[in-house]
Amino acid sequence: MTEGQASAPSSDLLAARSLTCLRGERVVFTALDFTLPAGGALVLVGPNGSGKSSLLRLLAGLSRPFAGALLWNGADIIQDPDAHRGRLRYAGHQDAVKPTLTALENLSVWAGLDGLPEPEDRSRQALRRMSMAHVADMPGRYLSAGQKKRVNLARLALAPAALAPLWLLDEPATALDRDSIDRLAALIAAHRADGGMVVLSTHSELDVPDAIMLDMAAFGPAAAEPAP
Ligand SMILES: Nc1ncnc2c1ncn2[C@@H]1O[C@H](COP(=O)(O)OP(=O)(O)OP(=O)(O)O)[C@@H](O)[C@H]1O
Repeated sequence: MTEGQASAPSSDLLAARSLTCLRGERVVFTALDFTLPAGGALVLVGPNGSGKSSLLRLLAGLSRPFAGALLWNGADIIQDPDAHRGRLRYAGHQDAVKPTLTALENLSVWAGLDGLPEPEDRSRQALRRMSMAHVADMPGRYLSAGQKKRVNLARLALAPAALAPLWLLDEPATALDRDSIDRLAALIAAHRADGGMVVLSTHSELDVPDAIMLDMAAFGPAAAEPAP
């Protein structure tokens, strides 16, 4: 367990039950089920368009399932959207780095918005964990694509797992070099060791030990059709 951090309650459990996702009136996936315990990792794989981002958006509460339910400790997440938003951290494709603020200021603002104590200190520490201390004072607009991605990922390290146990990461390894991918893997491992959970999509090499693999193609409409 990371120093100074309490473990998340061991009862934390995320589950999908008979989930159907519709986008543009077309079924993306249907009859999707999974269960993810505290400390667990779920890796979404599958071809382009199979619904990895769509599932992450449902999990983040950014859209609603057409049918079925997403449960946190047995309760539907739509019953208390604020509580659900508070417990998760979502890193999507959009880059959230403000161009006029330095890397450190970006993180400090996020830490402040999350109500975390000592936002600057914890931001410096988070930057160090993603090997970004050397660009702490650089404005966001001068950061490379990979550096911006690393600042976004450093945000995950701001809050302890007990406060924000659920990480939702949409292709987090994209644009990262080998060292950054290893650091991300270490960040995820430390979060899980503290009782946190992670759901991520990936097309690339990211080592997530003991992850549950979910092949989205198995839940697409084509999966229900008989082979020609
Ligand atoms: N805003 C939208 N309106 C309508 N359809 C959409 C919208 N966004 C995505 N889709 C469709 O939903 C399906 C699933 O898309 P999604 O982005 O979830 O797939 P993905 O598995 O994440 O793909 P990729 O591997 O390319 O990132 C696709 O067929 C896509 O065209």
